[in-house]
Amino acid sequence: MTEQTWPAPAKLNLMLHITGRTDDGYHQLQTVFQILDFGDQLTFTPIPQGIKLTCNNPELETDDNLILKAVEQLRPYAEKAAALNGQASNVTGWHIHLDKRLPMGGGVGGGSSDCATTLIALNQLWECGLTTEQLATIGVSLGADVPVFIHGKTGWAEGIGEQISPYELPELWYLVVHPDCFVSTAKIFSDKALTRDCEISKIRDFLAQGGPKRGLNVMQPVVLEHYPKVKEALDWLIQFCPDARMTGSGSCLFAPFDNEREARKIALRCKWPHFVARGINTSPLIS
Ligand SMILES: C[C@@](CO)(OP(=O)(O)O)[C@H](O)COP(=O)(O)OP(=O)(O)OC[C@H]1O[C@@H](n2ccc(N)nc2=O)[C@H](O)[C@@H]1O
Ligand SMILES: Nc1ncnc2c1ncn2[C@@H]1O[C@H](COP(=O)(O)OP(=O)(O)O)[C@@H](O)[C@H]1O
Repeated sequence: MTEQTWPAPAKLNLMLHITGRTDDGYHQLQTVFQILDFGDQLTFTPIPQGIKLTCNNPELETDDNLILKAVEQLRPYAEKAAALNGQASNVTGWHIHLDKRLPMGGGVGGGSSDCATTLIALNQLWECGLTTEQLATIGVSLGADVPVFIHGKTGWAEGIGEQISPYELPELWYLVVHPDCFVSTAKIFSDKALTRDCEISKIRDFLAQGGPKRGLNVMQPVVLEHYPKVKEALDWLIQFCPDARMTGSGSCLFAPFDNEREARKIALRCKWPHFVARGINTSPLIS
């Protein structure tokens, strides 16, 4: 086996409503996930045994990295597959290098996407034979956002974000701005001021209200209240695109454009870290 590089794309939440809570305190969401053609990259290189994780950001070389959590979840299936193939429990070792390109704590799902890519890649490399549904079930135990990256489709999501109905949206261009601050997802979900009683809606309501160009994110007012840096960046972006808004629990903001040229023109004037990406209906991970 030789070295292989796998993509871990970003996502945006084009809208995000909270309709209630589950018994274990998680929030029931209705959201539109938009997969982007930009993200992290994971390179898998065979080594005699074990797993070694390196990253261009050494802070991420820890046992808490979702990549290593994904490895641990898959290992029992790999050992079983190796035993069935007559290799005792001697599974191939892999050096995984994470090329971190996505902002962290930005609401673009980088950690979840790295986790999903690891599950899909090692399921193949270790010949575990798990189905997409089985991988998504393992994924949701590691993070509510992991399943959308396993399924790899833009679409409507409910439940805690794990029940996904693919839906083909116009593949617009997005300027994504990172106001250089980390927002804790758990902190925003636990804020008293968060609206948790949105009316149940359908994707047709989202489409009727302007589709990818418009959408309400109920987490946005809470984040703007606590993080002035996010508000400052949103105020700037709104001058060029009145429908600019926040993704997930922030801190990233995005503005949709019909073409790349428009998005890049505004990007040239942006003083915060940012990237321009195209919305795509199918993740490069599964296509
Ligand atoms: C808000 C969203 C929108 O896509 O994205 P991000 O801003 O994180 O990218 C997600 O729901 C985040 O998913 P993810 O980041 O995987 O969350 P988890 O690790 O499972 O949970 C982090 C924290 O958020 C809370 N949480 C998460 C999802 C959910 N539906 N309800 C919750 O209450 C959990 O209680 C936990 O304290
Ligand atoms: N592979 C990873 N990439 C990024 N963050 C990770 C990863 N594994 C674990 N984390 C942890 O997850 C948190 C943020 O996750 P991230 O996916 O960047 O945020 P968000 O879900 O807001 O986009 C950070 O606290 C970070 O330490």
